[in-house]
Amino acid sequence: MNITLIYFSQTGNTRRIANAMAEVFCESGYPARTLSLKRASPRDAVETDVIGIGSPCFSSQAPTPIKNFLHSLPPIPGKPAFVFATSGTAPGRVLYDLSSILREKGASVLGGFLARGTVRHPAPCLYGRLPDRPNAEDLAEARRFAREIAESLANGRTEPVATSRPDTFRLHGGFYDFVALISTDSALRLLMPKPKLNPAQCNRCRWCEFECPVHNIELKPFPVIAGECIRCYRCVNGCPQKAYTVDWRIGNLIVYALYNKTFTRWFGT
Ligand SMILES: Cc1cc2nc3c(=O)[nH]c(=O)nc-3n(C[C@H](O)[C@H](O)[C@H](O)COP(=O)(O)O)c2cc1C
Repeated sequence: MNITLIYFSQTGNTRRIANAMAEVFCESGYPARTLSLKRASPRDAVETDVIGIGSPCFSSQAPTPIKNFLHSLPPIPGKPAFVFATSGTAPGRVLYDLSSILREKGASVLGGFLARGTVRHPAPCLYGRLPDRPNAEDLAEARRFAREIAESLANGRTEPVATSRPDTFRLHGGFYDFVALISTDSALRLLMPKPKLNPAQCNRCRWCEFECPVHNIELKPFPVIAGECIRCYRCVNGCPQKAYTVDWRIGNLIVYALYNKTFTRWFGT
């Protein structure tokens, strides 16, 4: 029985969790491989015996690229599956999003795992929160979860594993579920500033064109961000020339400062 862990990861946190889980599966006798969403096709999900899906949390939900991928899958009736995510302090419905689409496709979801991950959202009051996460303890918990999944597979069990987060299977109906509900891609486009290119710093290396998770950047002759930008700030965070910036509006910064200091204290999970 082979296992494929397909993950979306912009800054490496979710990839580290995927790798830790894959190691455990291999040690438990299940050939396992990790596959970045960039390189995955629906066939990878169909042809594997067991599928693991991982992603970061953006705007208290699963990011559009991974949701689009899951929606593009054909039915996978009865296929054992599990989900995992990394987030700051407001995971909202990320695990539920991943597991509910998989269940719509007929998969049998055995559980969901969540770890904290260092936040690299470029808003000054968010960047660098939760330093050094996932840490050794987070990785140990990810391994424990993977061991439980491996045991369930060995015993043919279909009920959720003991360490599965309850919010994998039901919305908790809290504040951040509401945030997720209103943070549609179009609302984010309206409310959040679009990244800006400084052509003087760009050497047209095409990094952003390749890395944009919604294929929304084209060189003409310099990179142009078209209308489908999901405000993930991948281009800002990752550009090797640091050619992208964001002009933060004062309103965004006030909301983020509250989000960071106050909202997560009151409503964070
Ligand atoms: C654009 C953006 C939006 C984010 N939104 C949230 C959020 O709503 N709640 C939260 O807990 N973390 C949020 N985060 C933090 C990420 O979920 C967290 O850093 C995650 O570990 C990143 O995983 P990765 O390194 O695999 O991309 C956000 C990060 C970015 C870049």
